[in-house]
Amino acid sequence: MTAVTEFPSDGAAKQPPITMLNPDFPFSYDHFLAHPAGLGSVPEEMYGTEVAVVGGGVSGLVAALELMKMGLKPVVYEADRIGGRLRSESFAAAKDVTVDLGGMRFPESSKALYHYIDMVGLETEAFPNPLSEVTPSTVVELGGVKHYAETPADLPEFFSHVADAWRAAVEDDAQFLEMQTAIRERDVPTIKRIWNELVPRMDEQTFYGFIAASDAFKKAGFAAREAFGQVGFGTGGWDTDFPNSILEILRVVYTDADDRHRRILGGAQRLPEGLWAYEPAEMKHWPAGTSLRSLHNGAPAGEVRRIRRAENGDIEISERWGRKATYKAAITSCQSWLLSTRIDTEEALFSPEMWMALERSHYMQSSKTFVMVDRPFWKDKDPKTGQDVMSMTLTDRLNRATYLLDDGPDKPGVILLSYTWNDDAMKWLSLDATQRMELMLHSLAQIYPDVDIASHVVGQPITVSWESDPNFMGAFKANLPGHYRYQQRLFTHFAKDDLPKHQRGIFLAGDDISWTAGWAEGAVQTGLNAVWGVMKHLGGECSPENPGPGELLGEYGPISLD
Ligand SMILES: Cc1cc2nc3c(=O)[nH]c(=O)nc-3n(C[C@H](O)[C@H](O)[C@H](O)COP(=O)(O)OP(=O)(O)OC[C@H]3O[C@@H](n4cnc5c(N)ncnc54)[C@H](O)[C@@H]3O)c2cc1C
Repeated sequence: MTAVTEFPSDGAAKQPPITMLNPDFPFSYDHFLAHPAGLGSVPEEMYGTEVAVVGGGVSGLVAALELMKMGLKPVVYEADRIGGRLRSESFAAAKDVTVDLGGMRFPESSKALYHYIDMVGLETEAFPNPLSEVTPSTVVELGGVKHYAETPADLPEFFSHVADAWRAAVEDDAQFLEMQTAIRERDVPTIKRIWNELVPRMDEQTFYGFIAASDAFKKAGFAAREAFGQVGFGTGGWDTDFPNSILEILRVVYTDADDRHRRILGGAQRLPEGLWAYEPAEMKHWPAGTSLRSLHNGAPAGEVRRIRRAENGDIEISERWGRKATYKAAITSCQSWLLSTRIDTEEALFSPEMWMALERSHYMQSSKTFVMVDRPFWKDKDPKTGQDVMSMTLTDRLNRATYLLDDGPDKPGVILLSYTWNDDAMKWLSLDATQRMELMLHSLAQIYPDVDIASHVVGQPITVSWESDPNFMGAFKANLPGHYRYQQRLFTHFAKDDLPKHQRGIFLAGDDISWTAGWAEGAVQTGLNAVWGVMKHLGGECSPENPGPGELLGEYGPISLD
């Protein structure tokens, strides 16, 4: 370990930190990872056994790395590039200026994720979210009215009423403070008591329905609900999530997933690349200096097109260009939809209930458009007002959110002109990068009429719409009302020991399977679950001093509504 991410004090320093101790399964993945007994072991005769890992994103790579440390031989298949949704791009004119097209800001509560960020020695710094301490200024522009704020107190009182209404809604109807205290204290019985009572009551409720039904927002009126949708909390507006299950939102706010974010210097893709190249100091079977990269001679196996049960009972994986191989166990970490849409997966490998869960998955769409600018000009002061000439911006115009990113006054800056979700993202889908940029600059010109943003732009814009990429088909999963049962089946599949023989040996992992899809922490956690599943399948076990996720799932895992 070369560095340990130092988190600044949050004023609650005397209390234990909030972690992503998810209420559905409050298993301390960070403690599990830090325990000197390790994650478990397989019998020596299994050393060198190949295990297929479909997908070279963070989940697949965490799984592959931990399997390698146990002495197994992971074979990573990747359709595109190492990194998956932790994808960074450079501007052609300045290769060291990078942007993050997928995950870009990582909550401090993501303790298992930071275990790996620290392990590969990456540096991080606070991310400039709206109104955060490191954000020089924020502009909220709604209905054509612009408000400039350097701290939340600079906004009109109306906005603090909106924030109070949200705090009251989650406190009155979802025991927010008691749950956060229980998460800080890792008080599993309290977490489960609160959550197990909420799940059946809230599973069929939308986020919007929750807000509209709350006394606090009823009193505050429609204008407050509307402004809450536009301005939201933490990262900004959340109204594109209004149709999603309120359980999804509660998980995010209980675990501070939308708060206190950090970015990885040099780009988020450095994490999966770091895992790929990492040479663990302690490993079973493999000589010092072995890494995933060296085990693969520098490149992963290719795109998977078919998964079936081989005649000898193993799992057979066929690549796009024809190569076939069989494995005693396989992990799939790609978006689970791809198992039916892009990969010819033998139906008998999963039960009909599992297929229903896989296929009912609901994905968020998401689009981002970045430009590089000559310098962080937004920090110039307007001589008339003394304010920053441009600010991190939340607006009800098409752009929705504009973020300003810089690496110091003497380097080019980056503007994330627009970061959108769902309907807002779909509005950009058919436009190319230049058309998007022109429309976005037009919107910003209405908000900042005296600033010639375009004159600072250097080179070409970089844009992404995750829903149009065939290896993803969406940004990430977000459960709709009534989807809890599906999610519970997907998450717990790794530990099922009563599956019929023809459904064994294949393990799901990745963001989709997690309770906090859209946060890389969940991708890491489910990767670790799959490692546990493979280890048990191959006759291995955890040390009794460090029981794994599968051992504790029965005790305090997600309740079943089936
Ligand atoms: C727009 C966006 C914003 C996000 N913001 C944040 C954030 O701010 N903070 C945060 O913590 N998280 C964020 N996330 C979520 C985070 O990026 C994911 O949780 C994480 O990267 C998912 O990792 P994964 O390994 O589960 O899946 P992936 O990264 O999707 O990896 C799966 C891999 O499988 C590959 N694959 C697909 N099909 C095949 C095939 N047939 N054969 C072989 N390989 C295949 C894909 O190419 C991909 O590399 C964001 C995601 C998106 C899209």
